[in-house]
Amino acid sequence: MNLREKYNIPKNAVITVAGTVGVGKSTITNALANALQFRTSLEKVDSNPYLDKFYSDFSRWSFHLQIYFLAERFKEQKRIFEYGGGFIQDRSIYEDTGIFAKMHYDKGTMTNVDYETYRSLFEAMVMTPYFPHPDVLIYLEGSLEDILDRIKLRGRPMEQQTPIEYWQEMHKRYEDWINAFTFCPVLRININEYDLIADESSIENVIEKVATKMNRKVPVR
Ligand SMILES: Nc1ncnc2c1ncn2[C@@H]1O[C@H](COP(=O)(O)OP(=O)(O)O)[C@@H](O)[C@H]1O
Ligand SMILES: Nc1ncnc2c1ncn2[C@H]1C[C@H](O)[C@@H](COP(=O)(O)O)O1
Repeated sequence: MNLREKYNIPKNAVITVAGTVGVGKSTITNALANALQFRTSLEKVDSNPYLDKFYSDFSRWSFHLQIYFLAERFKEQKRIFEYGGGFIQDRSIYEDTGIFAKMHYDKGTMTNVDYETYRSLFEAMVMTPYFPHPDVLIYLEGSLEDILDRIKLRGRPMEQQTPIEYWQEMHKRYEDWINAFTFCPVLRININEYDLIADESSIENVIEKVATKMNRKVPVR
């Protein structure tokens, strides 16, 4: 019996992983997909034509980047729908607007007109009754220090040259954002509660929490 069957997770479930840059979304997405035999929907960083440019000049590229991410995530959403679920998704579409676009607008690196255009597109595409929300959103949280260490460890050049204040601001905004989030059930997990690098089997504990959040019957251990 695999872990999906053991914990009674439906074959068509969609589980989304949210959290700030470097917190460990991709790592847990791959581990969950592997353990549950689900497909992944990963953020593609290397093929993103705007990301590098954006980090060198936020004001010039923030609108282009948001439109690009919106299109990419919407295409992924369609792919998930076409397969009939059974996916772990690395980052939610809600973070694009709730964290990134808003932060750049508030900080003056996205103009008012661009922000309004982006938001109206986002709302027309996403905020409709036809847009399926995930069954559970796993929110990864950790201290700013631990997250900065992970960004450093991963070593993407564009993120290394970004001032710490950017990550600090994002960290704070994530906390406020998740406290107000209501689109689907949220499972909050602190990154100190599991360590997939030292112990791959710690994913079972995460799956048990997901099952409980989804009101599935969990086996007595
Ligand atoms: N549980 C963990 N313990 C230690 N390091 C981790 C853990 N999960 C992820 N990392 C490391 O942290 C860095 C960022 O992880 P990643 O999954 O790419 O984050 P994200 O997708 O949220 O940006 C990577 O170097 C990764 O190997
Ligand atoms: N919507 C976004 N706006 C700006 N930057 C974004 C957005 N979504 C992701 N990013 C950036 C942040 C990171 O540098 C990379 C990948 O994100 P990660 O959290 O490491 O998976 O893209």
